[in-house]
Amino acid sequence: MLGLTLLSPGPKEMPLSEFTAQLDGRRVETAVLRPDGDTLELHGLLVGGKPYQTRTLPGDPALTFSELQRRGVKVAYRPPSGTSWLTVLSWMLSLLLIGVLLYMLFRSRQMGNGDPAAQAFGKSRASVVNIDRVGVTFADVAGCEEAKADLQEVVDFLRQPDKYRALGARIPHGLLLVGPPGSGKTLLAKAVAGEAGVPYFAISGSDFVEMFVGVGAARVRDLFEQARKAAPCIIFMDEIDAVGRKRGTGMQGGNDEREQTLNQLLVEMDGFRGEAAAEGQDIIILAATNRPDVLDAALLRPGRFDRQVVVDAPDAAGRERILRIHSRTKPLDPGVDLALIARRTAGMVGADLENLLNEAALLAARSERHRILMSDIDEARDRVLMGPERRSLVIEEADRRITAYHEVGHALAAQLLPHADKAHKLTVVPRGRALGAALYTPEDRLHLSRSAMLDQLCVALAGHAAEQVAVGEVTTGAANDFQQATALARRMVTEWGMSEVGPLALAEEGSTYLSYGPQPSSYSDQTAEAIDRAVTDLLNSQYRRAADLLTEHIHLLHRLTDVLLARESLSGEELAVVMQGGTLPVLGTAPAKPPGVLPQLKPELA
Ligand SMILES: Nc1ncnc2c1ncn2[C@@H]1O[C@H](COP(=O)(O)OP(=O)(O)OP(=O)(O)O)[C@@H](O)[C@H]1O
Ligand SMILES: [Zn+2]
Repeated sequence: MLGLTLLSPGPKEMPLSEFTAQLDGRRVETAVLRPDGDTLELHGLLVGGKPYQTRTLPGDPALTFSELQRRGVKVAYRPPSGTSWLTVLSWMLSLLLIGVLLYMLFRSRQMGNGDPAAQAFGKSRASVVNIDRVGVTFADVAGCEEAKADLQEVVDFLRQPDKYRALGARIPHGLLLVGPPGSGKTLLAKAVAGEAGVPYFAISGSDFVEMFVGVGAARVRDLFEQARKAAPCIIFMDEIDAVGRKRGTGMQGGNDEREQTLNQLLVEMDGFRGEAAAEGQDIIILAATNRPDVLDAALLRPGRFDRQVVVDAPDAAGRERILRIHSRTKPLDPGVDLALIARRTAGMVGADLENLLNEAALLAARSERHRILMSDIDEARDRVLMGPERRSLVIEEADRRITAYHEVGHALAAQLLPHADKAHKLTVVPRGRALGAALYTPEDRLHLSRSAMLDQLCVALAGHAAEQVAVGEVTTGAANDFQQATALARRMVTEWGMSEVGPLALAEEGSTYLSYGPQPSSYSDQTAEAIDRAVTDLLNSQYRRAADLLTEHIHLLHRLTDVLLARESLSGEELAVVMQGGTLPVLGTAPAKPPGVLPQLKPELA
């Protein structure tokens, strides 16, 4: 017998539609009176022994508390059902079985054409297609001017097709947008539709690739059917490489589905050349990828995706224009210098920059300000790149000191070497996984010279060298520096002919996302050895150069490190002041600077 306590909520003659029960510390969820009328079955969960009010006692509304007691009803407890792992397992097994059965069903009908089941499947996903009259125009896209110029022609064709037809011109129906993630390929496709004022259908390659053979092909058919009805229009296919990979490569087996989908796509695209084009059904397909090198050659034939539009990561001027676009709706403080931010965000693409400004807006809101300051954007960039500050992290003084030497080593080398990008910020406030950081403002150059790259290698290795020179001990803090330096040195040797190995293109196939034409895919063992030797030589000699440079300027290394430790962070200007022997105003006594403006420190202060 279980120790059940029934606690009546009111008079004992009240109907037992509600009662409080406590059962050996278990919470009673529901109570059911067995049909035989003499056992009260309680279902419940374990809870800390608190009285618990159940809602109903189903079955007999006339049943009262005292009636229960009078009858001498026995109480049985049942643990809650449906939560035991056995139940879960049996559920999963039956689901799996259904899945396998369905799969076999579709497989047996895999030639799919006209198969009603597969077609219904294909149709049901037509909702992944968005048709809208898009509000996006070319004015919303920046930093990829050539791509915009290329696509302007498409817009023009959609606007006045007859002008082109009269001249017998064949307009490309398939264009491949090639570029790194987040560079604005989707945005450009929308802008083309927006500029031309035509509907826009979007689908991702991965939506086509399903487990069931025949479904992807059915979806392609359905998509083009819809598009034909809406023509003139734009179809945008993101991640085309998900369907368009070279046939007969990739994983073994399970490729039927992808191949059928790809074939269907080719069939649909070929349809454009014949009657469809004559009927004035103008459909332009823009497909996006960052791996054009893996695409099946059949996709790239004339009449299909025979034009590539490169949407590259933006340069500094492009980044500035993108920042302007995305700050249109954000109140910026007059002190915000978008050109400077653009220079300090090398490597970021449009999506990153949008995110950066959004983070800055959030920071401003958090400080209850109505304008975004330069410092918000600087902080946002540091956060995006390295994670939020971790001031609460307790760091031993010795660790802080060696971190400071490391960062000062980078910055000092950068300052001393003629072709290196200068540091604009040094910090020993830990962020994300880093204990400190040195941030550089890169010059925008179209070509990097060999001397500039050697200086860059030297700066990258100077952090580790500074630890060695100043402390005589090294830490694990340089792992990332080594990775970057090694990657750069390797490219110098294998891509840019900047070593004794010679003027050869030795990069591995597909090492860059923009690779046209065949690439040398293999070389001899001797060449491999020569490459390794050349890379090692470059790194070793630049490491020695960094160590020599820092030894020569050891007094500066110590001095800057002391200042950095005292102030936690240093700007590029402050760094220059200290390097020229000047002193910085004591913290807290500096004249209040206008918000958002970098400290006005003049080098001639000394
Ligand atoms: N060149 C740009 N100009 C203005 N905004 C941009 C640009 N590139 C990206 N953005 C912003 O970033 C967002 C995401 O970019 P988008 O989806 O177009 O990139 P994508 O190249 O298609 O990326 P993915 O390859 O990951 O699909 C855009 O909605 C836009 O707000
Ligand atoms: Zn470093």
